[in-house]
Amino acid sequence: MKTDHAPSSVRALTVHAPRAPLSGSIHVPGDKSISHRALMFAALARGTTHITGLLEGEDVLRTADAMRALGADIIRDGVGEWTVKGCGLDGLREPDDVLDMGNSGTAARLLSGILASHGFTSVMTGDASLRGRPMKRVMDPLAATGAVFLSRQGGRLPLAIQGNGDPAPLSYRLPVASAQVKSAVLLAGLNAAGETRVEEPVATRDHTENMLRHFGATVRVEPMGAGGRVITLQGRPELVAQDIVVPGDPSSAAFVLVAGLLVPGSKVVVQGVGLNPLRTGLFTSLREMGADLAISNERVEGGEPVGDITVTAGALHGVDVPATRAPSMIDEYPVLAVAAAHATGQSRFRGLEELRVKESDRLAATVALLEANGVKVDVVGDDMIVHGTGGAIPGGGLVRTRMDHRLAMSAIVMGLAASSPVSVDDTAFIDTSFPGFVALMNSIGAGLAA
Ligand SMILES: O=C(O)C1=C[C@@H](OP(=O)(O)O)[C@@H](O)[C@H](O)C1
Ligand SMILES: C=C(OP(=O)(O)O)C(=O)O
Repeated sequence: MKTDHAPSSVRALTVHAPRAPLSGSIHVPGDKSISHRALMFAALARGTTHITGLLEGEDVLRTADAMRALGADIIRDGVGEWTVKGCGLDGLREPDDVLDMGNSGTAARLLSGILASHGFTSVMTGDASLRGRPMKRVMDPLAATGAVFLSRQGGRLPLAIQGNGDPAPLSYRLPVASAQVKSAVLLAGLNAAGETRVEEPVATRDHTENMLRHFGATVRVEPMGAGGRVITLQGRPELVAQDIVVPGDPSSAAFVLVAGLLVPGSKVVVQGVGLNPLRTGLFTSLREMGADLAISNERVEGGEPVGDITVTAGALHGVDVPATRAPSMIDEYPVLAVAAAHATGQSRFRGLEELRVKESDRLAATVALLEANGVKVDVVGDDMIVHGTGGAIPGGGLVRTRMDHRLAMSAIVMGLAASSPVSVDDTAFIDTSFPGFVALMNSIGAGLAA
């Protein structure tokens, strides 16, 4: 399945510190995790779902294409406004071509749970980044439902899946803290007779559980140990179409907020940001560094807590981020490292092993981003130690973004706060999660070359 949702040409950028503070009040695009799930659950439900605020990034457009190929009728009505006519739980059909999930781990891993639990055969692939990422973490539990997987060596895409339309319900303890693996198991459990049970030793983002309930499934969540959870899903529910309002993505807001903290004199408001407590570890960490982040207008929209965040620039100091916080800020470490580089004193981020299997090896890539720009950084085991420059990041480096949107945006934020310009080899992959990022930053005064 060839689509046009892929960065087609390289977009290099050189970032200079702006002459004036950043200021303004903006919205960031819709939450990526919730947008993928909205399309998938709407396609599995009976009836018509209207989605408002859907992220129209390339990753989510891949999910839309895949659900269409499986039989759902998905229409874009306007900016962020989408209508999905679902097929019902047993109504998906065999896709007649390879499903290309582009750059998106979430799309590939969640979809594998759906494909494994339907009685047809499908093949999934992705771009060079996604083809390098581990799929065994979903293949292993899903194989126990009776599905058969054939992958490249090491459990890499392309992946052929012979699904089982009468899957066995799983009882599975997550060996890695991954909301994607949890969600794949729960999605397969939808078609299984009986109860599917997932134990997670550390709680991960719970958008799947929330949305399952929203569509009418019975889901029980109980605490387990120190910070863990047990999730139980009753199989074969009647999923009924529901309207969905997608909040602004806190992982996207992160870049705007850190830029606002680091560019002297700045004051920026980001409106309508999702504040699900399993996503807000970055805000906790920034506050521990002394950041002035004020939350106002807190409300619940579409079942998720939302608020407006006002950031005021100011000096930061080093922080020690515990490993237990990692799942609630897993995608935010590259930009937190930029904040730590600007801070006074040393920061330590603990337990970052999962960063090695993202769109790039983000541990190595973040180290390279800092070192190329004159910041000292050490890796000790799975911990990263950043030696802060006290507001004087030298800059002047060339950053290789390795098909990784978060690195590209982190490099841009670093350039806005560095003494010499920062060059970024390719910003095109930003479109996977944050289309319009450069224009939005320019609307608050970043002065990036368009
Ligand atoms: O479930 C999700 O929507 C996501 C879970 C996280 O991945 P892992 O489950 O691999 O930690 C995160 O990094 C990704 O951006 C989105
Ligand atoms: C890791 C990420 O996404 P995914 O796993 O969906 O590719 C991310 O957006 O930072």
